[in-house]
Amino acid sequence: MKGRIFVIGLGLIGGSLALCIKEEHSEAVVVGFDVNEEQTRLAKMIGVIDEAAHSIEAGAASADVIIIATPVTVAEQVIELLSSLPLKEDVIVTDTGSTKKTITDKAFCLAQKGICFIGGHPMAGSHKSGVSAAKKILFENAFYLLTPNETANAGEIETLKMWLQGTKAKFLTVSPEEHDYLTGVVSHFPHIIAASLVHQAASAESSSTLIGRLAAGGFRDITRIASSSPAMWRDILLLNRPVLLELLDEWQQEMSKVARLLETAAAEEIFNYFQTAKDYRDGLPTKEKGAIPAFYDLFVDVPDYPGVISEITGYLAKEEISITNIRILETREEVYGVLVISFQSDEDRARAEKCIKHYTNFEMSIG
Ligand SMILES: NC(=O)c1ccc[n+]([C@@H]2O[C@H](COP(=O)([O-])OP(=O)(O)OC[C@H]3O[C@@H](n4cnc5c(N)ncnc54)[C@H](O)[C@@H]3O)[C@@H](O)[C@H]2O)c1
Ligand SMILES: O=C(O)C(=O)C[C@]1(C(=O)O)C=C[C@@H](O)C=C1
Repeated sequence: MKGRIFVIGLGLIGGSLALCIKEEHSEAVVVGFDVNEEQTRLAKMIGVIDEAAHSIEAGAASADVIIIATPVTVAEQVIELLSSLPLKEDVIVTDTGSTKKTITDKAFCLAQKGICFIGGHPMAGSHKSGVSAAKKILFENAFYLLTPNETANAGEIETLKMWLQGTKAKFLTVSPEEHDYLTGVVSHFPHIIAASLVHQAASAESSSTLIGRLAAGGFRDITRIASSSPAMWRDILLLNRPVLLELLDEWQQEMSKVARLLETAAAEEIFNYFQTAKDYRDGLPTKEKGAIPAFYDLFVDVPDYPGVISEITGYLAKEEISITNIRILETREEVYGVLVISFQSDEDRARAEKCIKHYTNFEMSIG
């Protein structure tokens, strides 16, 4: 498709969307603006955008699609600014914010001027920020939630989806309220819990310095997202307060229930608590990205002998399968360790599984 796409906020998400659009629509011109000049310069240098705009006003005037990929609180200010600018008559404005209710409410100022706004949220990401972390496969197989306002018509929604086709994401239209509840449960609230677990470990460290050294395996898995941008998560929490307060209340009740099971040493109920959680977790789709899992992990049971890791990476290198991360889950006295190898796509993981099976008899699972 031909047209000018203006991306405001050239970080992980804005940068990744720009790459997807450039890949799918070679005739389009992707223009970018970031308040951080260094990000804009880098985006242009590494080919994430075709042109840099020196201001929002300059980039917006000739745009066919405007994508706001700034922090959520800034997105509201940008919407306000856009509503005061002369824009193309049939421009489509969208955003990528992790919260939707207050942003879509704000966008009524655009609707009043006859400007189409379609709220958007690609439900995949990473704990990394900035344009240098942008990649075009970030949203593959992920859900891309859309919250169009009442004035957006079906044709405009289809046009936006066509522009975003290169994300290879699955589009789903929901109301802003439903969006904030769903993402509150599967994304925002887990980030609060991850941060709280890290705080608990950090304060326990004052009584034993061994804590930090032993905090491996499971602790690292469940707290990876605590390494995300604090500014981004501050803003998300501020814009989804009612939902998160309700979820915190439910969580506290849940923890009181666990405390009662422990106090009464209710073995069977404790077993059931873990069993029902395991059943639900094991039943979650593994092919879909979204809240869980964020990466394509392959778990390989490896015997503990020197050189076993380089042996496996050697097999993968031989078949030109690139890996994004590799780590060992701590095993202490057990003879076998678990090597966790992360890949960029499901396809790479499947190729790796086949390759390792060909050269070894190591047991593997995809978690
Ligand atoms: N990181 C994720 O996992 C993820 C996933 C989906 C959606 N989101 C949402 O997408 C948005 C962007 O997140 P990100 O991870 O790309 O963050 P990021 O920090 O990587 O990028 C945000 C960019 O916006 C720029 N910016 C800030 N104020 C600006 C302004 N006034 N004008 C222009 N640029 C401005 C920043 O300089 C930065 O480069 C957020 O609203 C976030 O909630 C994030
Ligand atoms: O994988 C991660 O690091 C993420 O936290 C990604 C994640 C999520 O919670 O799933 C974070 C926020 C976004 O709004 C969407 C995706």
